[in-house]
Amino acid sequence: MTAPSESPSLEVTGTPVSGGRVVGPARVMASPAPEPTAGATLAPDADAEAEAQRIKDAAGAVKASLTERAERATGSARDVLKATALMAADPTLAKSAMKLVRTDRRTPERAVWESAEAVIEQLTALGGYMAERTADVKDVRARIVAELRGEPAPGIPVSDEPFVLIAEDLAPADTATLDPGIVLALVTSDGGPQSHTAILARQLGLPAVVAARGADEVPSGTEVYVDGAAGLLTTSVTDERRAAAAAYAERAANPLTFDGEGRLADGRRIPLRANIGSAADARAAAAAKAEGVGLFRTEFLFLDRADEPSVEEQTASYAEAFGAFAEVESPKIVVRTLDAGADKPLPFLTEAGEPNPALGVRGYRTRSRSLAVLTNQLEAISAAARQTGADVWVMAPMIATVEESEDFAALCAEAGLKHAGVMIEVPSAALRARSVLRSCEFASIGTNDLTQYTMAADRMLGALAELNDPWQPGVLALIRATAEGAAAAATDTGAPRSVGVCGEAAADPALAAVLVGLGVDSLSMTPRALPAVAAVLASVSTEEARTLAEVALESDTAAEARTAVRARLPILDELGL
Ligand SMILES: C=C(OP(=O)(O)O)C(=O)O
Ligand SMILES: [Mg+2]
Repeated sequence: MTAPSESPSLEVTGTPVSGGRVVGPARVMASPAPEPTAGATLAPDADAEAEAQRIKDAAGAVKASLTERAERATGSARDVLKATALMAADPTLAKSAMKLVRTDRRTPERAVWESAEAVIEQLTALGGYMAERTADVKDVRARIVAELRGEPAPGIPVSDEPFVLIAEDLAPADTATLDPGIVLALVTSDGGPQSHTAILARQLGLPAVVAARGADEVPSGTEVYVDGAAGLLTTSVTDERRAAAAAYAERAANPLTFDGEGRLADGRRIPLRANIGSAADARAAAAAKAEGVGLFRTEFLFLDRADEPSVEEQTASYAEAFGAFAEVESPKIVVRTLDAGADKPLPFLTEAGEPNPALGVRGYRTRSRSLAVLTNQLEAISAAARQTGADVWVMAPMIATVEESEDFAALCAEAGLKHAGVMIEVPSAALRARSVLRSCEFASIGTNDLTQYTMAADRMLGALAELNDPWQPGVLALIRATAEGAAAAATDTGAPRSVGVCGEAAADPALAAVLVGLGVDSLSMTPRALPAVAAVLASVSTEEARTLAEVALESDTAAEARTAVRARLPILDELGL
């Protein structure tokens, strides 16, 4: 994990989330204010009223600074900053904190902390959208506490010079205001592959590493080298590393393009599709020449509402997305039925308070709570397919058993849907793919969840980021088992059984080649990843991809697998990936 002892240079590795190599000065973001000591009270001679007033002043100062930043910002950054400023100005938080100072003689810092904690608990109990707001409350709390202590406000350093941003993790207000023209790369000591930082970095195409413990020990101003794909941050900036960064900068200035057809060096076609969550995403995917959609996440329409959307509303929404590929005749679209629960709670379908939501009534299991929600959705998907003429394939999330697969295939047939499939996200389904794929005709491997369940490591937890890595040989073995099961099912049934990957793994160009070598026949990803994945696949033959898969499977660790495979793909260096 850390540092060569003879050398004064500092070297830290973490979990790679977005490729690219850069050299630049490090700027370390101030960590959020630590929790003030529990029970801290005012000195006996302190004036409680004056101390209470300091809270009001601090909240006012935070509001003013956020409002001023909002005025300088544009687009969604402006909206996020304004919303955070409004939260800072909300009198409820300040009032309850001031009351604690007056009545219990709490220190102002502690009083703000406790009052915010109460709000956070209430929001968490409400679940869903409200629970997501807790990050904003924590952000405002940290700002007010820093103001009370006379410390710099937590947040992205202000600079005119480009820099490598090092932070513990980023709050929503930070991610929204991050200027990709100034920030060269992101490295966080905390945060997992699903953290704000990771998601934002992938969207912006910024090199990024998360869970790089010790990164925040790099002194601000030090020149550092970051290799996003290798998960490396180092103060040892050699000539070779400068050259690698220059090659990356050149490629970034002349971005790769995707011509709309994924294939291997021997000409074998590997369709490259897009992951979408809305009609707007579908339009962006079509513009990026994606070969249709490999994962349409349908939760979006169901979030933040008390009841399920009507069949008519769903039909209109799906039809709009299916229609986005206007230039393609009968585009292939793989729709996933509702994947509620765990990170996507829905009040009408999932229950709050499960002790282990990731292992709870989520994904396909909500069928037992309400069959109608599922059959209504299938009816709407079927109607939208008829309206648009799209080649719609439907798959169920979190399938764990053969019975679930049979049940889903029957429900799809009843709804007039021709192609039913399963997501392989649970190890039991990977191991039993041959039987699971008797009734359903295709599989799409959700590597985000398959990794979480194979490694028994919560995908949201930064502390487990090393386990939560799809390069883990155990995960790769289950992907191979799925492909082998699908091939056997094809022989058993005399009908094709395709296996795609639609988790984040498909967007890693080196891993994409391994997946193909393991027997996967299509990939689906964020459209931004299409050009790099296509370029790397075009550099390997089927045989070479198989060898890469063997190399990865024979490795003992995820890091070893990644390094060994990358060393056999010279194109990664040539393209600065
Ligand atoms: C694609 C997947 O589904 P989601 O990320 O929506 O759970 C996955 O688990 O890999
Ligand atoms: Mg999943």
